[in-house]
Amino acid sequence: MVRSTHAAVALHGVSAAYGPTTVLHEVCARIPARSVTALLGANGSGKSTLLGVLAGVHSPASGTVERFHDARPALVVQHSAVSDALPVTVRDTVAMGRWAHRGPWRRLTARDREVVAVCMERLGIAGLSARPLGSLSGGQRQRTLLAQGLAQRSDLLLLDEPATGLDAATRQEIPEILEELHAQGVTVVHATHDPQAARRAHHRLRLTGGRLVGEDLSDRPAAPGPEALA
Ligand SMILES: Nc1ncnc2c1ncn2[C@@H]1O[C@H](COP(=O)(O)OP(=O)(O)OP(=O)(O)O)[C@@H](O)[C@H]1O
Repeated sequence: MVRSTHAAVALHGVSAAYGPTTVLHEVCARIPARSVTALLGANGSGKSTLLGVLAGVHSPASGTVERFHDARPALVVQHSAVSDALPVTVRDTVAMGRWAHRGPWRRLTARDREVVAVCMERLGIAGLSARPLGSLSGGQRQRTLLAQGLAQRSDLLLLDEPATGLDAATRQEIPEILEELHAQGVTVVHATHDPQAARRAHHRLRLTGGRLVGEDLSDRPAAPGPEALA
């Protein structure tokens, strides 16, 4: 793999806050285009907030975000961030991923339905498509949100701890999915506590207390097998 020298997003001295409390402090970083970036750091270090800034849903208190990607970013939040009470099925939830293309509540085209079906199949939830989201287990819900993210077909996919709550077999599939997206030219940023997932990324950003304290950009291991992760 040849790493990209282009940025998909560049952060210039970005700080972010909740009310009066600043939780990200003057972060300067480039997210390399068409690469996989892992966001690392302890609980509360600012990973989700940084993903929100990259997604454009959390406005910086100061600093600037320079964008070079084409589509609206796709943000996949943690399943615990989604209410049980939403009266939507799995298929509806994945179909929301098409709203960026179609607008909310508009009829899905045949192409939209095809993308939704492919994404549900990819995440192994086609059999759950008519189930209410609130009736699913945490792992099933996480898979549904991942399918929704994939359905957006964005060139910038932001994932907040995508493996949380997944069983071992499904967790194994996450790197494969990221690999496929990378091969398709998608820029991926994922927050993770998993050292293996971090090693498999091309680029790592480490946060401590809302500050960027480490960064490394390296070529991906040649093989995806366990020997490449040792
Ligand atoms: N909605 C909110 N209102 C106020 N403070 C918040 C809010 N969300 C997060 N915070 C605070 O912002 C800081 C950064 O939180 P953030 O969720 O970005 O960290 P994180 O690295 O993603 O954590 P985790 O690994 O637990 O998901 C923490 O101190 C957290 O308590």
